[in-house]
Amino acid sequence: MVNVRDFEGAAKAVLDPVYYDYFASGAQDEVTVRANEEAFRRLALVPRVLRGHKPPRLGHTVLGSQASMPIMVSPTAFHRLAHPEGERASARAAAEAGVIMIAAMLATVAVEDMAAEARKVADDPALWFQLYLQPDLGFTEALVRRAEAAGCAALVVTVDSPALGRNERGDRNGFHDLPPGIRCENLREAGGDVRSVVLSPEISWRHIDWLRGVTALPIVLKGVLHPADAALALRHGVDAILVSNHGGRQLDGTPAAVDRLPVLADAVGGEIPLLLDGGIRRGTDVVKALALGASAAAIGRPVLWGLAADGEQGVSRVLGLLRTELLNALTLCGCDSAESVPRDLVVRGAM
Ligand SMILES: Cc1cc2nc3c(=O)[nH]c(=O)nc-3n(C[C@H](O)[C@H](O)[C@H](O)COP(=O)(O)O)c2cc1C
Ligand SMILES: CCCCCCC(=O)C(=O)O
Repeated sequence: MVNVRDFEGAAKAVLDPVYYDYFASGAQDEVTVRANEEAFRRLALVPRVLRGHKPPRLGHTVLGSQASMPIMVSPTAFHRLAHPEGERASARAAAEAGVIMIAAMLATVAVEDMAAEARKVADDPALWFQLYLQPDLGFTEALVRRAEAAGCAALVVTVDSPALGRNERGDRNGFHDLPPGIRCENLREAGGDVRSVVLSPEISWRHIDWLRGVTALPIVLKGVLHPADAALALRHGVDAILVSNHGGRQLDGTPAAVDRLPVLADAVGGEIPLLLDGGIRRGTDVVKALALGASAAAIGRPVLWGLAADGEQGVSRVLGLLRTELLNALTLCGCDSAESVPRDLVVRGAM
């Protein structure tokens, strides 16, 4: 396996087809799933030459979290469907690689256990926590306290989910519940019962203000695509935006995430960092995202493919492959650092 796509093939070969479909699929016609990857192919890189620099530096810091490269792990639910160790293995692999991992609220391993696993392999792992704001604010606050106590360094609030996207592969497969023994451990209550997550259209900016008032952690909004929402995020004291269409799993027909970067970069005017996910499969994709204004790019499915193919080792291999590709791409582009990728490296419509 020499690239991320090979890992998808290996994962498909070993996964229960119902779970493969859950991971791979998107909403309805999956137009946006395809658009995310195709958009990167339509962006071309115009390298500079004779730059005379040392191998590019990949290290970077976002919201106070130090990372060995500007590739993050996006939150994805239900890792134990991919591998018995689930998020324990992914958390170790991410920490070992020195990358920021965003733990999903719907993880099948509790955030405390993910943090403990990460600390087995790194002194100061960079773990963030993803939150679906629940209408039960008491429960939401309790989750925030758990994430804080576990050492999470930022809260990533997913705002593209006022309802669940319509997943037709899931409907055809009759996949509506987790198998026995696998549960969303962050939703377990003191008595042992596990709550159901609520995705509510009533969540609003008022809830972001509320969250700002109950935690000192940086707040990242995940799933912003409209510049007016980016401007509102600034007004509401949000610390960063993760530009994302949820890997095409929520509203089908939204634009490719990377195509929204320029307009969102204009909207925030450098006041807060932009992160990006959706369709990143190559080191060159990361370079394109950085050139268009992202501080870092994040991956969702590639981690699941690595995990399914070979547990912790598989995730490590996926992260390692992307690191090698990123280093190679930056060198070939004539860049000496991942933090200084110029805008004019990317042109549109060349392919
Ligand atoms: C199987 C799966 C589960 C996901 N679960 C969540 C989740 O629980 N919370 C969330 O904010 N995003 C979730 N996402 C979206 C990812 O965080 C991310 O936005 C997306 O996967 C990026 O696209 P990529 O898979 O092409 O890298 C999920 C994505 C997948 C594929
Ligand atoms: C009501 C269950 C919601 C699962 C959503 C997980 C997710 O964000 C995704 O699959 O995408």
